[in-house]
Amino acid sequence: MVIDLTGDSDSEDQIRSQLHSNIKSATPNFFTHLAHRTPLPSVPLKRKSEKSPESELYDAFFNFRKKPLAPSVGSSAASSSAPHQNNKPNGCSIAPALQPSTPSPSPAITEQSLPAQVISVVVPSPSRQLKKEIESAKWAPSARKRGLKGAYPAARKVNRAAIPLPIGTPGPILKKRPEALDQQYRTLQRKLSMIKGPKVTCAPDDGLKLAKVTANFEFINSYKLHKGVSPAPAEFIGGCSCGKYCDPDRCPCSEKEDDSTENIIPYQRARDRPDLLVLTPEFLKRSTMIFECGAKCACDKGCWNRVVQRGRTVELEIFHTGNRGFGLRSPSYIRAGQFIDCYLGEVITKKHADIREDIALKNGHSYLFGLDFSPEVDEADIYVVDGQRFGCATRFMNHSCRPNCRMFTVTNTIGDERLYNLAFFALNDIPPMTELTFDYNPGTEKSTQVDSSVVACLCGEDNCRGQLWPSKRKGTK
Ligand SMILES: C[S@@+](CC[C@H](N)C(=O)[O-])C[C@H]1O[C@@H](n2cnc3c(N)ncnc32)[C@H](O)[C@@H]1O
Repeated sequence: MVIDLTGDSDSEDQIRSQLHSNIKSATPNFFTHLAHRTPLPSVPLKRKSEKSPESELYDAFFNFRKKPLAPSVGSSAASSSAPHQNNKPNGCSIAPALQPSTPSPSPAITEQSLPAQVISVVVPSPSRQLKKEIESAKWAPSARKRGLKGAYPAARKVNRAAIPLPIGTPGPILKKRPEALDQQYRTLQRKLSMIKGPKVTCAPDDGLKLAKVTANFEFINSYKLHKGVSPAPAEFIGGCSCGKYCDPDRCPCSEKEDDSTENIIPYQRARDRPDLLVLTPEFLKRSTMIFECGAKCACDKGCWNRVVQRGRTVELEIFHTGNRGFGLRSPSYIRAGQFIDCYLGEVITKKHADIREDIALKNGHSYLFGLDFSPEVDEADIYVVDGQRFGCATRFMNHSCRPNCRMFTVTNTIGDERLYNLAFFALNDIPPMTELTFDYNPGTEKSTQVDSSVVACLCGEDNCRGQLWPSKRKGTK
C-alpha cells in the first residue's frame, strides 16, 4: 500500500480519510511494527482529547511521520527512560510529548524500517506548523543546519529580470545628473561668471569634477585682507607728477639701477599688437619689482605704466591634467612678456600663516605665498597670501622645471613695503591651450634630499629636477 503524503501536509484530513479506508488490514501489523521499531520518539500528540483509540492511532501515525526517529532505536534503556510513556491497546507504544528536537526522518530510513508489504510512505514536506516548531526550537548549530537542510527546500535561483512587473513596464533610464551634482555645477558656473575681466571657464568634460573641488572655494577679484593686515597709510604712498602721460625716461615711479640715474623701463608695446603692453625681454630676466604708477600719480588710466592694475586681458580655462590635478591654460595666444593674472587669496599675518603652514604640511598642499620681497621688512612682520580657500584661477597653475610663466612682484602703492601684487607674466610666446606653468621653487638645484613633504615632479621636462615641495611656503625672493 502506498500513501502519498507529498501534497501539502496541512491537508491531513484528506490523507486521514485515505488511511481510514485501508487501515483495518494495515493497522495491526503497522502499529506492531511501530511499537517494535520506535520505542522512544518524543512525539507530541496533535489532538489528545476525546478520541477513539483508532483516531489516536492515526494521530500517532501522523505525528510519528513528522517526528524524528530516536537515535537509539530499539534501546530498552531509552525506552524505559521516557518519563511519560503511554501504553495503548494493541501494544502500540505512543511516545511522550516532548519538545520537537530533530527534523523528519529521511524517506530512505523510513522505507528501510517499514516492510514494503505493510505500508510504504512518501514523506511530505513539513507543514507550516512544523516549520515554525523547528525554527523556534533550540538547536545545536550543527543540528540546526542539518534540520534546516532537511526541512526546507533549497532556494531556487530566480531570474528576476524575467519576471514581468505587474505595475507595468519601467520608464526610460534617467540620463539626468542627480540634483546635488547639478546644484554644485550651477554654483561653479555662477562663481566663474563673477570673475572680472575676460571669461574664465572650465574645460567642458571637467566641470563636475571641478565643481566638487571648488565647493569650498571662492573666486575673488582682489585680496581679502584678514585681521591684522592693513595697507600702508596714504601719507606713505608716493606718486609722480609727470602730467597726463608719463615720460618713461623721467618718471620717478620707474626703478633705477643702483649707482645710476637711468630708469629701468618695464613695459613696451608688443611687436605685433601696439595696443598691448608687455614686459621687455630685459625685464623678463630680472627679478626686480615692477613699480607702476598709482593713485597718487598725476597720469591718467591710459598711462603706459599701468598694466597689472588694469587687469587680465586673456581668457583662461581650468582643465584636468590627468596626472597633476587641475591646471590652467588659455584659449588665446599669449605673447612673451604678457601679463596673465595675479595670484590672489586671503592676506594673513606671518603668525597666522605659520599655523596654516603646519596644517598644509600634513595635507601635502600649500597655497601660501610670502610677501617677503622687501629687505626693509622684518621676516616676522611680513604678510602672506593664502590661496587655499579664496583665490583666483592662477591657484590652479602647476609647477614645471621648464616653466612658461614667472611670478613678479608689482606695486602701484609705492612706499608700501608689505602689501603688493604677485603677478604672472609669460616668459615666451605661448600657443593657445598650452598649460601655463611656473617654477614653484626657482633656484633650487636637483637634489637627492628627501623630506616628508616632497612630491615627485611630473612636469615631464628633460631638465626635470624630479621633485617639488608643494607644502613649502613659496616666496618672492
Ligand atoms: C597649487 S596646486 C596646483 C593645482 C593643483 N593641480 C590642483 O588641482 O589644485 C599644487 C599641487 O599640484 C600638484 N602639482 C603641481 N605641479 C606638479 C608637478 N609638476 N608634478 C606633480 N604634481 C604637481 C601637486 O599635488 C601640488 O601639491
